[in-house]
Amino acid sequence: MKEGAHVSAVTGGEPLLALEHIRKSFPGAGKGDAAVKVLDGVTLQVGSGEFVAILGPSGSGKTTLFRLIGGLLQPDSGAIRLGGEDIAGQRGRIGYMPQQPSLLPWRNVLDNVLMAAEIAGISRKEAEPKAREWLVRAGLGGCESAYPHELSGGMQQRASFVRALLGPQQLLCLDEPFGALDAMTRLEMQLWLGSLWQESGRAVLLVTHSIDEALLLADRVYVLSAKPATVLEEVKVPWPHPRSEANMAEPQFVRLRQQLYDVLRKAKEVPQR
Ligand SMILES: Nc1ncnc2c1ncn2[C@@H]1O[C@H](COP(=O)(O)OP(=O)(O)OP(=O)(O)O)[C@@H](O)[C@H]1O
Repeated sequence: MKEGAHVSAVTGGEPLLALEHIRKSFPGAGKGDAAVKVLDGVTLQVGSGEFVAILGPSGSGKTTLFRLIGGLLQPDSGAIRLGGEDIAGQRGRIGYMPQQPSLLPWRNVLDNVLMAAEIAGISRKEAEPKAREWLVRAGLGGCESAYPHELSGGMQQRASFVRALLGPQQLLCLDEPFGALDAMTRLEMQLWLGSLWQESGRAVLLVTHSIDEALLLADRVYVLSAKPATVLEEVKVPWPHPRSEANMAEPQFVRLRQQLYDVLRKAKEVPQR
């Protein structure tokens, strides 16, 4: 498969997640206003253990897509399958990490990360050793008893990712998880996420505004058009994992960055219907 070329989705076997021709509109704001068409036939896949990124202009419907995958919204038409099963409208089938860490301020770090297991009905006895082990891997060993306000933004996001990892879901949806961090912390966190994802064996679907973030982390990148969104481009990222800052200096990286930038610039030019 040619790097940077259009690719035809996941190769080999059934994808873990398959979105097929998803359409979604919202009612207009005022009485008599036309419906707002947000997604216009979005088709994409995520394979088991794969890291996939979605890039798109602001307001193109990326968060709406996650709300559909997470069962908070129903599509107007199209199918959402997880492991071949129709999951439209079903909650709790995916792990989710929002832009803000959303840790509960009255729970310490350990109790916060144990929440996903708690919700999934996994006993504390079973979940706690794994939680402690992942906190150490996340560089949060020694912080188990700390409360969220005692941690930096980056540390809170790490705890939030560990919480998502401790749930039983095979697919983790990350909605611009590093958008609120400064550039240095962000790069550190991206490299950290890349290595932890590899160890976890989970599939990740990441929404981001950053081309570099998508190229540094993902196996494949989808680019959405402006609303009503369709998939404009699907690009395979050629480097093996783990990746590093050095990848960003490679001519291939620079070429792919330009390619995605050009598609995104065109994406913004799509007239709004
Ligand atoms: N419940 C709703 N009712 C009406 N319109 C909505 C609703 N939810 C989202 N929208 C509209 O759908 C469009 C897409 O919103 P969404 O938040 O999914 O985009 P996004 O790509 O995640 O944006 P950003 O990149 O800025 O976070 C926006 O125009 C938004 O106003």
